[in-house]
Amino acid sequence: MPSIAYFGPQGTFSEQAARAHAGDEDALVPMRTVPLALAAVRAGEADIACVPVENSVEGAVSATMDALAVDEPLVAVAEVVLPVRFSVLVRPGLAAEEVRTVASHPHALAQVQGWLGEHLPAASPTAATSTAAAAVGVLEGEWDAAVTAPVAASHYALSVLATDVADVDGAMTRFLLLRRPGELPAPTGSDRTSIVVVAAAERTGVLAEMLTELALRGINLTRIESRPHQGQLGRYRFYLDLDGHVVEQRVGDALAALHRRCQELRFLGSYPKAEPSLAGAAVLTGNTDHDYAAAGEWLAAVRGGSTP
Ligand SMILES: O=C(O)C(=O)C[C@]1(C(=O)O)C=C[C@@H](O)C=C1
Repeated sequence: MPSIAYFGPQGTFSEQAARAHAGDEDALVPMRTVPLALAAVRAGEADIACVPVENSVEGAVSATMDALAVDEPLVAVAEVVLPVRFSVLVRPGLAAEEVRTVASHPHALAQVQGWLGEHLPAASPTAATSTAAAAVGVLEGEWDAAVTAPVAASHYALSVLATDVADVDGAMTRFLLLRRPGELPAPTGSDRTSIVVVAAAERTGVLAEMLTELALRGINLTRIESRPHQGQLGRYRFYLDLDGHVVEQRVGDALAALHRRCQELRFLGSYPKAEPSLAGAAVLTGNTDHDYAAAGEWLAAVRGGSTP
């Protein structure tokens, strides 16, 4: 029975994302932090980890990015995108005017700060490890209110003070499902490839060189983020998401070129995009697998002594 370690405890958005991916037989195992969910897969204690990677309002989830760049490599095999609207849960019997502390994951607090200022102006926001951990903290008397995923209300004996809370309409969080390296998911024609690279900081134009390798092959870059490398100023890891699958010629060729140019290159997976609405730009003429095959045949012929 495959097991999915998710960023928990029960009732997080990450659990919802894991359920969206899981089959009936899969066992879901809550882990306290993102690094612990990934560590469970690295140690073989779980088959898949489900963790948040980016939110359309607050951006990258740095705990996930940092943990994916170190230790044994893991590769994404799927992504899930969830709409994000929150509920506010309080200890039963507590009125809004009595709420003095409100806890949640920092990403969640940032997405409802306008609402909190308007509806709970006397409450101080406090960071919890996750939205559901905040609900547990309210149950245990640590905080008065928690900003949670709507499903948390069915897991914890708390009162619902508000639902459908979000400062930005249409906010979404993207989650990755990661496992130990193995067989890659088959290409679907609407795939994403994720990598993390470290380039020599002292080499002028190195980032432009890397992006040129992609642009010349007609590869659409959908995301680029940087994070400090091992706590050093001036040295960064770049996280790149691109349209396409590593088995496609142009993508494989570009990754091989980046491997030549970069000090470190880690493959984080080629996996189907969550929604057709996230489909990327069309592959331009000259960059299709057919074009690569034809060019390869021509080159082989020239090297073989004929000039077709
Ligand atoms: O705490 C949770 O429920 C999570 O799954 C984490 C997380 C995040 O990291 O962005 C997921 C979705 C929301 O944007 C808020 C929190």
